[in-house]
Amino acid sequence: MTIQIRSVSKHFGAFTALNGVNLDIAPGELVALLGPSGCGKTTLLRIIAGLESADAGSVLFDGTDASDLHVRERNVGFVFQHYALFRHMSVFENVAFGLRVRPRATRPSEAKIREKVMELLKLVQLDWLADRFPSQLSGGQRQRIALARALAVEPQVLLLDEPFGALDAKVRKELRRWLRRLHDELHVTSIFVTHDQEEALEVADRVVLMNRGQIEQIGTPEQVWAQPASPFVYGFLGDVNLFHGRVEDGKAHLEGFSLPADDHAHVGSASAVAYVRPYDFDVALPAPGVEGIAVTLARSLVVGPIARLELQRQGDASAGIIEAQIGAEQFRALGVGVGDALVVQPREARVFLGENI
Ligand SMILES: Nc1ncnc2c1ncn2[C@@H]1O[C@H](COP(=O)(O)OP(=O)(O)OP(=O)(O)O)[C@@H](O)[C@H]1O
Repeated sequence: MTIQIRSVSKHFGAFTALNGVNLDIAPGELVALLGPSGCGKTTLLRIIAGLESADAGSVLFDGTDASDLHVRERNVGFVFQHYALFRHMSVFENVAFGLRVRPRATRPSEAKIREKVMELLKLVQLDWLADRFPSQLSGGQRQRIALARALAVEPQVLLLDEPFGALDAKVRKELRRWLRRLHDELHVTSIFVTHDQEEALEVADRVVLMNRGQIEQIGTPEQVWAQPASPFVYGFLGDVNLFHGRVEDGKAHLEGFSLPADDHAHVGSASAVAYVRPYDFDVALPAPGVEGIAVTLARSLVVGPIARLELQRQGDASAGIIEAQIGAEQFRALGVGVGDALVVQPREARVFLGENI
């Protein structure tokens, strides 16, 4: 099933929740809608599902406008953050529900229902829990049952809204790997909403970054990570340090350092910002010939093989902290403690011109 979203807009009173969203999803793709709280992810998912209608634009399923199709006619399966299992029904009955409520003409026989439910429970690796009730399951198990229930009606599209949002970090991690494997087996066109960048990058074929009701970038996890299209995307995908300055004749002059700005080689003069990831700094002891930003070590935290450093610029107590990350071995070799002087030099920076800021 292909899904095409064409110029979809949605307002709640004077508030614009979605503003001209366009998105094409290929059959069998697993796409993540990623963005901060309130950016419109859930609203877009609900419009695709038919739970909400758009003010303008359309949603096409396999090329046919689905805007007027009722949610029941869209053949979509849902999994939401908060477990929506029926508490008074066993796991088996929860999964069987969608099949049992079908009109008599299309309802499978009892034997067929049993076969299908057990097959799905095996797929989510919980067939041994068929007779339990939802209250007797862990949070992760409940979400897997919710997924089995959504799949029971053989949806053409699977929509997941923060499916693992309520679970602890370790279970989340296990479940997202599991979801990826399951998707590789079933190939149901799937869209899942998350505000967790790690989750999106790890699970999805493509990531759609949303901000204030608009799409900022669409790309594979590698693309959005390596070539963020805007300062928003750069900042949203991981920790960054921000430096202000100017681009002059293809070179960026920032607070305390300069570097080539190859993307803006044609620019004569413009204000700019540069983003530097914590692991893209060289950190050294001050010495003649060592170039970079003079800083003082404000705090260090060594976790396994990595040392995270908080660095205060010298001579400017009001300037923000620079966060750098180097190998723990290298940090120990520097032999510095809090209050000692260091020099940091960005190896790599992403420069955006003023009009994008
Ligand atoms: N029924 C509604 N009435 C009024 N405003 C709404 C309604 N539904 C959503 N909104 C607003 O629209 C914006 C987008 O909401 P949406 O739920 O799509 O965001 P989201 O990106 O999914 O956020 P979150 O990650 O917090 O769930 C929010 O500012 C929200 O307050």
